[in-house]
Amino acid sequence: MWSLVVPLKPLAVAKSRLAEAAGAVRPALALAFALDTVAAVLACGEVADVTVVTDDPTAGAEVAGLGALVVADVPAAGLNAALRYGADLVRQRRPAAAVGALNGDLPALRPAELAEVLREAARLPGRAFLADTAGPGTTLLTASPGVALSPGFGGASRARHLASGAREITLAGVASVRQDVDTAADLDAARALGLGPRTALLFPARTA
Ligand SMILES: Nc1nc2c(ncn2[C@@H]2O[C@H](COP(=O)(O)OP(=O)(O)OP(=O)(O)O)[C@@H](O)[C@H]2O)c(=O)[nH]1
Ligand SMILES: C=C(OP(=O)(O)O)C(=O)O
Repeated sequence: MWSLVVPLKPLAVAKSRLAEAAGAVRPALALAFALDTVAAVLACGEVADVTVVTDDPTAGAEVAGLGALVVADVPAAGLNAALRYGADLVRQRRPAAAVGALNGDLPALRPAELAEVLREAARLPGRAFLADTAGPGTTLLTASPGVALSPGFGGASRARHLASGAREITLAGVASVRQDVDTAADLDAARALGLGPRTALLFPARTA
């Protein structure tokens, strides 16, 4: 069983690349992405618990309501520091935990696909990762019990994770775990896969 860490920027500054497409809805959209992601993770049979690292009070309260553990971010230290901190807290609580870091912007995430990816990660010793749909990025990084997570997220993180010795998960048929949403085109792609209920409420399917 996995302990996953989901990082979440304050909603007011999250998803800046969607500013033009989303307008005033952007913070609500960032929250909906996070809630759909966390709800799908909590519904995954391979997951024991979810720790959300965030300084956002609204997002923190909402993900806690879903059943996530919530911890405050490391001040002004960025994404990888947040993930290291979250993973350290998991290991303090569950020293033999298998730990993973999952992006909080996967609004089409399906629990069964995440389960498939985590089962594959469990077969790979050490660290493993899943590349994003676009290719250069990463949506999930895992570490076996006793292995440090050593996250290298941001920008061209697929190459960084490979260079650091992590094994790439090459499973087909897990598009919902790869589909992070940074741009309006990503949102269209996520909609085609099937959005989670909270994101779908904000962006109902186009009928024309
Ligand atoms: N806790 C925490 N989470 C972060 C931080 N930076 C990014 N994240 C989260 O990391 C995940 C991937 O980040 P990005 O895809 O770059 O998301 P973003 O920073 O909101 O998007 P842009 O503003 O468009 O770069 C998302 O779940 C973000 O909320 C950080 O400094 N702290
Ligand atoms: C943080 C990452 O995502 P993004 O490209 O969405 O910023 C990453 O892929 O490492």
